[in-house]
Amino acid sequence: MNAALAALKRVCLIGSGNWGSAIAKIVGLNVMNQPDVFEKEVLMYVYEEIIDGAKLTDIINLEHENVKYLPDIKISPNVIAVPDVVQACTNADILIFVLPHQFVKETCEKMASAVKPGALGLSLIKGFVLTEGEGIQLVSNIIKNTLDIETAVLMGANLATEVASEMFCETTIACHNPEYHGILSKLFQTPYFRVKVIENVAGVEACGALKNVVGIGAGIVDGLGFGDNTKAAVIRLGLMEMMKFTKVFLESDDISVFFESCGIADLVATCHGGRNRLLGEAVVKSMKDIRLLEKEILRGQSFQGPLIAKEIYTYLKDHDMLDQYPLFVAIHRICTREVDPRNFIECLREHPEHM
Ligand SMILES: NC(=O)C1=CN([C@@H]2O[C@H](COP(=O)(O)OP(=O)(O)OC[C@H]3O[C@@H](n4cnc5c(N)ncnc54)[C@H](O)[C@@H]3O)[C@@H](O)[C@H]2O)C=CC1
Ligand SMILES: O=C(CO)COP(=O)(O)O
Repeated sequence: MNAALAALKRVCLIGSGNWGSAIAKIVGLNVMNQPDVFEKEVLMYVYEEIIDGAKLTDIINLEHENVKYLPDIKISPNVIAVPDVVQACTNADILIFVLPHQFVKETCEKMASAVKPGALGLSLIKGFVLTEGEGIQLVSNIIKNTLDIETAVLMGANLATEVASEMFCETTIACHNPEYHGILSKLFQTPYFRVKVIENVAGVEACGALKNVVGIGAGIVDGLGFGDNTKAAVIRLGLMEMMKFTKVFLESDDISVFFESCGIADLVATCHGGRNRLLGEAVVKSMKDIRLLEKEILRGQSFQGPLIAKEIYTYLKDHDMLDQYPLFVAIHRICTREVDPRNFIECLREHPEHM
């Protein structure tokens, strides 16, 4: 039997931002409440920073709250914040990755010699990894190949602050190996966080990454002062581009994932309440660079959408397919300030789905 299924399972968290902290609350309580399945202590890797003169790790360990990324929400005391990613992952059987995707490769490289053989990875990261000369890759493949571990994913309509406030939602876990389905449900399910486990890892992950780009489009129509009908058009055309891209990129005809929480539900949630929607609105109302807007609006959290738009754009350009994805392309060019956001409606009006 492999490490992730043997004896008591030790769980660690790699990441502690807005979503990382919300998930720490769930995982911390679930491992405490199932002492026959999980080890009680959960180490959480925190990218160290100083807040009002104190280390964020010390604040979390004293106050059991991530005061910067998820204020006013208590995390159970068995979740221990550590600034060293190698310490966090050593001896862990289940490694939960929840970092902005631009940091995943370098973080995995630091962990590579310390990860237990046979451990299970689980990525909650919504994005792709773009490597010079290699194009885009799934984050789960980066984790799997760098650490030589099986890697599952968890994606869904899961705005972190709502989950942390225990408002009901659904989520989708995907794992190739059905032997792990039971333990992953035990680790994440709560009365307010309903888990469904399926097997299409790549499909679930693609949904999670792509919807962040469409979320920016929804924000642009809000910023332009258009209404719900226009936003619905962005959601529909965005979904069509997401499905088409997934089919080409993954060489898969399985569209069933789009009807799970990771698909249409996450798309709708992000287009109404996500940080990427906020960015879309801001790029219309201000001419500031998006990195400056990120600092001003999110104060340390990050917008993943602009990076993902660039990753997709690079893929489409390399494959000579830019003209087939006008929504993705326009959103990328609006984020880089090459295109005026006021031209966005034109791209909806002339979309190939209408021809
Ligand atoms: N916030 C949300 O509502 C949800 C987010 N997600 C996804 O979860 C992933 C993580 O996002 P959040 O937890 O929201 O993060 P966040 O955007 O709140 O915070 C950024 C995090 O990055 C860390 N960081 C900064 N520089 C770093 C470095 N060089 N190396 C490592 N870490 C560094 C910061 O310490 C902080 O923890 C993303 O892929 C996001 O799309 C998924 C579902 C919901
Ligand atoms: O992924 C999310 C909700 O499921 C969060 O989306 P944002 O990053 O746009 O806030």
